Amino acid sequence: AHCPVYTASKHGVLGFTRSLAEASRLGNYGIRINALCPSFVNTAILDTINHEENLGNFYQFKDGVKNLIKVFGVLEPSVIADGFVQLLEDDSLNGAVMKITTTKGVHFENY
Ligand SMILES: NC(=O)c1ccc[n+]([C@@H]2O[C@H](COP(=O)([O-])OP(=O)(O)OC[C@H]3O[C@@H](n4cnc5c(N)ncnc54)[C@H](O)[C@@H]3O)[C@@H](O)[C@H]2O)c1
Ligand SMILES: CCCCC[C@H](O)/C=C/C=C\C/C=C\C/C=C\CCCC(=O)O
Repeated sequence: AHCPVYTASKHGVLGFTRSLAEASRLGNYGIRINALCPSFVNTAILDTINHEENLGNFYQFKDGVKNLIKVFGVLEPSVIADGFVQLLEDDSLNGAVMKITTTKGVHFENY
């Protein structure tokens, strides 16, 4: 919430996804467009939190992020892969926003 450009970019991706999905449906593009939004995942990107050169001004918030990771936990990449396969296999999904968290697992945000 305290990183406005990051937050705006995430909202932008969802708006882009949903609008493009509708354009694809109306224009018979023959492709589906969905978004997959995980919470923290066990990949190399999490280590960037320890490097001031990666975070710049946001380095001051690193302890807050570490606390969020401690509270909410970290997902294994295989869980994200399973969600991705579900998006691939379910032909009814277009413009969907799949969220994956440690507390709720795979679920969808409905607008
Ligand atoms: N890991 C998480 O906790 C998490 C959570 C939510 C969303 N995400 C998002 O998932 C995506 C993948 O992240 P990840 O966790 O797999 O990170 P990662 O650091 O493991 O992988 C990122 C990959 O992107 C590549 N890359 C970086 N810049 C590039 C460029 N300009 N052109 C081509 N490739 C480039 C890197 O070489 C690396 O292989 C990112 O957009 C990240 O923001 C990650
Ligand atoms: C320095 C770490 C870089 C990772 C950036 C990447 O976009 C990761 C984002 C991961 C989660 C989003 C951040 C905060 C959300 C906080 C908690 C998630 C709630 C999970 C739940 O409800 O169980």
